[in-house]
Amino acid sequence: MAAPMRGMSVLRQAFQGLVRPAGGQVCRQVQHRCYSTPGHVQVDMNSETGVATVRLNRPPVNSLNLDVLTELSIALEKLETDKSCKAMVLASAAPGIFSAGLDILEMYQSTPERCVAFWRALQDAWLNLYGSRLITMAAIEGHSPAGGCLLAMSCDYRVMAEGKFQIGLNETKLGIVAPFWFTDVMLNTIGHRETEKALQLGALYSAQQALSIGLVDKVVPLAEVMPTVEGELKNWLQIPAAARVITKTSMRKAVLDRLRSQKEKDAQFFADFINRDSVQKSLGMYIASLQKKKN
Ligand SMILES: CCCCCCCCCCC/C=C/C(=O)SCCNC(=O)CCNC(=O)[C@H](O)C(C)(C)COP(=O)(O)OP(=O)(O)OC[C@H]1O[C@@H](n2cnc3c(N)ncnc32)[C@H](O)[C@@H]1OP(=O)(O)O
Repeated sequence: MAAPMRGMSVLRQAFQGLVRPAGGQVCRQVQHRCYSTPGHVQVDMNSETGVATVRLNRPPVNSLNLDVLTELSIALEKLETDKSCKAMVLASAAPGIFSAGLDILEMYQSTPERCVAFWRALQDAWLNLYGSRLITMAAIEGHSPAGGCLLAMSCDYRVMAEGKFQIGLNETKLGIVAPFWFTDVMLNTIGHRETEKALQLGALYSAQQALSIGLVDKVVPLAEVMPTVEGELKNWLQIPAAARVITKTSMRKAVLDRLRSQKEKDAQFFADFINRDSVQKSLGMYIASLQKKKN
C-alpha cells in the first residue's frame, strides 16, 4: 500500500484504491488514471467523476522554474482536450507549501534568452489555466506567495488551510513589480482598492485575512482542505457546463486577450527589466535574506 497522502485519511485512500505497483509509483485502480508521475507535475485523473488532481511536485517549495511551468502547461493542455475531464484541482505534493512562486534563480544572473524562454512558459501556463473551460479549484495546503498566489487566483475557487500559511503578491518586497496580468487577475479577484494596497505593500496575508478580503473563498483545517474542495466541486458540477463555460469565458476574455495581444513584447520587457543592475541587486539581497533565515 502506498504511504498515506497528506490531508487524506488512510480509509479514504483505501476506498479509492491507491496501490503501489511494481514500478514504485503511486497509481490508482479502476477509475483512476495517472497521466504523469516522474516529473514535477503529477496528474491523477478520476475517470468516474471527471475530476483531475494536478499536484505540483518540486520539493522543497514548488518554486516554478522553466521545467515546472512547461510541464504544467502541457498537463493543462492535455486535460483541456480530454472530453471526459470536467474539473481540475490544483494542489501540491510538497508538505506545507502550495508554491513559493517563480523560481528566483531563473531571474537572477540568468541570460536574456533563458529569461525570455522562462517568461513564455509562465505566460502559456497562465493562459491555459485562467482560460480553461474546466472548473478549476485551488487546494491551498501551504504558503502561496507571488506566482503561487497567481496560480491560486487563476482558479475558479480557492480553499486554504488555516494556520501559519501566507498568500499574496509580494513582488515589491523583492524589488520587482507584478506584471500587468498578475495585477488584472488580482483586480478581478479582490477589487481595485484592496489590490492597490496589496500590490504596493507586497502584502502577504494569513488565511483568515485572505478570506476577509475575498482572496480565498474558504478557510478550513489542513486535513479538511481536500474534502472541502471535493464537496464544493459537487455544487459546481451540477451547473450545465456550456452555460458555465460561456459565463467564465466572457468574464475573463478581456484580461486573457490583453496578454495574448502582446506576449512577445511582455517577454522582452520582462527580460530587460529583470536584467537591470538595480533589480539584480535587489534579487541578490532577497536571496541572501532567504538563506540567512536558516543560519
Ligand atoms: C513596470 C512593470 C514591470 C514588470 C516587469 C516584470 C517584473 C518581474 C515580475 C516577476 C514576478 C515574480 C513573481 C514571483 O513569484 S517571485 C518569487 C517570490 N517568492 C517569494 O518571495 C517566496 C520566497 N520564499 C519564502 O518566503 C519561503 O521559502 C517560504 C515561506 C515559501 C517557505 O519557507 P520554508 O521555511 O518552508 O522554506 P525555506 O525558506 O527554508 O526555503 C527552502 C529552500 O527553497 C529556497 N526558495 C524558497 N523560495 C524560493 C523561490 N521562490 N525560488 C527559488 N528558491 C526558493 C530557499 O532559498 C531555500 O533554499 P536553500 O535550502 O538552498 O537555502
